[in-house]
Amino acid sequence: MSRKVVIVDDVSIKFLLKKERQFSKKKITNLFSRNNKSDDEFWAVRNVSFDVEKGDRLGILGLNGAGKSTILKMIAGVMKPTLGSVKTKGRIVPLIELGAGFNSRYTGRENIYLRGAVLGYPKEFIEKKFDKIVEFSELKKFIDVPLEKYSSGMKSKLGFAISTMVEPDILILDEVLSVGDAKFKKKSFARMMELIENERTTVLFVSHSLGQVRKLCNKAVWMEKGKVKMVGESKEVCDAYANYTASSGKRKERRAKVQNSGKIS
Ligand SMILES: Nc1ncnc2c1ncn2[C@@H]1O[C@H](COP(=O)(O)OP(=O)(O)OP(=O)(O)O)[C@@H](O)[C@H]1O
Repeated sequence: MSRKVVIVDDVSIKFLLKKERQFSKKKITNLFSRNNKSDDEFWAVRNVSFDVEKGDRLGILGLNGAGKSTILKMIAGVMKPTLGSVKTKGRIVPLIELGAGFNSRYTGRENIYLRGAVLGYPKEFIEKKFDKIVEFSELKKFIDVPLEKYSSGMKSKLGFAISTMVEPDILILDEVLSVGDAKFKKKSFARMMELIENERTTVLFVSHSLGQVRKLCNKAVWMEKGKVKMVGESKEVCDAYANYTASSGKRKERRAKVQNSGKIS
């Protein structure tokens, strides 16, 4: 695998979109037929390939529903591709869904150990990191309170603190730099820069903020409707994506003007 720590090779994933069953005569006939295909198949990601090298910071860009989070989930091993393969090297720490990997009945303290164990870190390692995690999360006062009493912002802070303080080989972040208050956002960004500068951590990062991708990432993938539209140097991909979103914004504006010009005010 050389310096490559993530290889996404011709990956596709299919979901079945469950539909509400209405017991019409046709549906009942379908239920009894052998070829009952009343659920629609939906390919959320199709034939996606890219590599990530050690120390890379890869930004994943794209409009809503483009398949960005699904790709991250397949790399994190949370979802299995229907076709193709994902290979990874090193310990992966995913921070994908708010509260994922936490048990809401346990306290903040217990959840730090729980999450550490789930990620495969020994108890002694988490003990060493514990104070730093609590300090970064700004949750000292609440650390022995069950998580069900935490706000969503508090849970995000704890999740971010754990994920970035354990110094993962591969850190996977989905939109997490947009959580918390302004002060915490600034601190999170600085922590990301620290991780990036030591080049031991490879970062895969989904964001709707082109500014963040430009600052943090050296490579980028632009996804569109489940496929890779462009992959390469972050600057080039960000420029192309910015042009695309600006021109599609202008097209929408023009369409709205044409539609409105026919309206009676
Ligand atoms: N478990 C699932 N079952 C069915 N469809 C799914 C499932 N997970 C994702 N999808 C669909 O797959 C597509 C891609 O979703 P995904 O969350 O990866 O997009 P995204 O690019 O991360 O979007 P956003 O920017 O809005 O978060 C969407 O159309 C979504 O509805």
